[in-house]
Amino acid sequence: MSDDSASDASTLPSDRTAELERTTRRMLALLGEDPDRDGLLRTPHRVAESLQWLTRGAHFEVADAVGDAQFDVAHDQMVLVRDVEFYSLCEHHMLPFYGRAHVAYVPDGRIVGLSKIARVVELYARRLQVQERLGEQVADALEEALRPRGVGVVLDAVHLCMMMRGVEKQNSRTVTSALRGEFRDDARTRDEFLRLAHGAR
Ligand SMILES: Nc1nc2c(ncn2[C@@H]2O[C@H](COP(=O)(O)OP(=O)(O)OP(=O)(O)O)[C@@H](O)[C@H]2O)c(=O)[nH]1
Ligand SMILES: [Zn+2]
Repeated sequence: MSDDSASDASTLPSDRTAELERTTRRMLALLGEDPDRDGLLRTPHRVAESLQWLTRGAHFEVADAVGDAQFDVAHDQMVLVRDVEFYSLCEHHMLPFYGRAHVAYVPDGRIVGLSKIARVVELYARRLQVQERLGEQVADALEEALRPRGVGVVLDAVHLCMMMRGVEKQNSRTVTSALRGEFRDDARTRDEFLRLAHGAR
């Protein structure tokens, strides 16, 4: 995903925008609003563009996020990128969940450009998701791209569907982890990672 494509909704498939606008207009009416009142006139268009932008990750592949930024380097210690903020949409209510990702791997002869780790998080966050799957997909993507000795992903997030509706709990955080290779099988690697990740906030 290049800088341009990551920030420019116009590069995404636009054939559904008009239909999304019509659907949003209908939704406004069903909610008892007048879609023709001044403040709502452009809302269907804004919502259509916004939703497409927020789910644009589904149109890209891991290769788009990582590109050629893989390098042969004989480093065999843990690389950890902490506090990668992410915003996603829960697939049950289409409400935001957001927080931080802590992503680590132990290379096996190949490292990746650091920003690409954040781009992989972005790729999988920008779609309808559940937190558990987001972590698993980030771990799988790095494992496939780098064939490292192991990968660890911890996500720490809040879910608006639990805060502003439903059970209405304002202070609960959800922490999930996805561990591969050494991070799953080697207690020392796992402990070091989880200690660093959980101490990050
Ligand atoms: N495991 C998991 N659950 C999630 C995630 N995001 C939202 N949920 C949950 O999905 C569940 C959907 O439950 P349902 O009973 O079908 O829906 P609901 O009646 O709106 O549930 P309430 O939120 O309890 O009012 C809720 O418990 C949400 O908290 C997520 O990322 N992971
Ligand atoms: Zn939800």
